[in-house]
Amino acid sequence: MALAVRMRVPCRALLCAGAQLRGAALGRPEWAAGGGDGARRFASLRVLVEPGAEGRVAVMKLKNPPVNSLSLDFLTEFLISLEKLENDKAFRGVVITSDCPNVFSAGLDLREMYGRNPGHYAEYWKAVQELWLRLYLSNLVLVAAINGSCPAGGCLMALTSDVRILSDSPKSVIGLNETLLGIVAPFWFKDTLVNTIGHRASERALQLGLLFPPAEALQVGLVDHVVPEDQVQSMALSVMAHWLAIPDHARQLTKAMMRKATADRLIKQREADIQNFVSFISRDSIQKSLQIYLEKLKQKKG
Ligand SMILES: CCCCC/C=C\C/C=C\CC/C=C/CC(=O)SCCNC(=O)CCNC(=O)[C@H](O)C(C)(C)COP(=O)(O)OP(=O)(O)OC[C@H]1O[C@@H](n2cnc3c(N)ncnc32)[C@H](O)[C@@H]1OP(=O)(O)O
Repeated sequence: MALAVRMRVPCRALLCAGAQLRGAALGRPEWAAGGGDGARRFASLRVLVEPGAEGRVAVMKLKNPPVNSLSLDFLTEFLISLEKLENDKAFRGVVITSDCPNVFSAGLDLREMYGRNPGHYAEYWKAVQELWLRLYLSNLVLVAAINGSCPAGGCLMALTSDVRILSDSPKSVIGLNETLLGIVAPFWFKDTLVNTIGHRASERALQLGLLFPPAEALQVGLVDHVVPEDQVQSMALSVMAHWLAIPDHARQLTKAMMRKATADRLIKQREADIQNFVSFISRDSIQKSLQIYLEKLKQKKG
C-alpha cells in the first residue's frame, strides 16, 4: 500500500490528544493478547478486536453495557483500537458491531453532557470530534453491522462506515434524533447525513428527529442492507469481501476525494466548534432538556 495514499487527519497530534488525554485516567492499558494468533487479537475493557474468518478483516465488538453509550473512556478505547488497526498492515477492513443485546449504540453518553463543568464538556467534545474524523477518514474498509438500536451519535458512527447492514428487528431504529432531546445536531453530523441520504431527506429527518425502522431506513438510503438479525455478521463479511476486491490505493483515493471536503470543514474550525458546543450545552435551558430526557429514560423502566 503506497504511503502517499494513506489518508491522515492532518495533525497526528489530534489522536495523541485523544489517547494521552485519557491514558492516565484509564490507568494501565488493558490490551490482552490471546490465542495462537495473539498478535492480531486484542481487547481493552470495552472494545474487543478479533480477526474475522476472512483474512485481513478484523471484527470490532463494542462492549460498554448496557447500551454502548459513548462515554469519554469508551471513546478513548475505541480510538486506540482503531489506531492499532490502521497501523497494522495485516488488516484492510473492519466490521464494527455491538456486543450489547439489541443496541448498537445509544449515542453520546448523556452523563458526559449533563451537570459537568466547561472543561469537561470541551474535553469530551474533542474526543467526539476525534472519533468522527478518524472513522470518516479511515483508510480501512469499514462495515457497520448494526445489530440493534442506533440513535444520534450511534447513527453518526454508523454513517462514517462505507457500508451499513441493519438487523430486521423492531428495536433496530436508526437516525439523528437530537431534536427530540431538545438539542441540535452539529453541522458535521448534518453534513454526514446529507452526504448519505441527500438534502431534503436530511432536512426532514433532522427537524423531526426521525428514528427510522429498518424498512424505512433502507428506503431512504440510511442503510444499505436489512437482514435477519442472525445474518448481520455474515452479510457484513460478504459485503466486505466485495469491497476488498478493489485495489486499496484506488479505493482509498476515491474515498478521500468523496470525504475530504466534509472533514476539512470541521478540521478548519475544531476549536470554534468546541467552544460552540461548550456554550450551547452549558445553557440552563439545554441542561434542563437533558435532565428531563434522562428522567424519562429512567421512568421508562417503571
Ligand atoms: C445553532 C446552534 C447549534 C449549536 C450546536 C452546537 C453543539 C451541539 C450540541 C449538542 C449536540 C450533542 C449531540 C448529541 C448526540 C447524542 O448522541 S445524544 C444521545 C442520544 N441518545 C438517545 O436518545 C438514546 C437514549 N436511549 C434509549 O433510547 C434507550 O436507552 C435505548 C438505546 C433504545 C435502549 O433501550 P433499553 O430499554 O435497552 O435500555 P434503557 O433505556 O433501559 O437504558 C439502560 C440504561 O442506559 C441509560 N442510557 C440510555 N441511553 C443513554 C445515553 N445515551 N447516555 C447515557 N445513558 C444512557 C439509561 O438511562 C439506563 O440507565 P439506568 O436507568 O441507570 O439503568
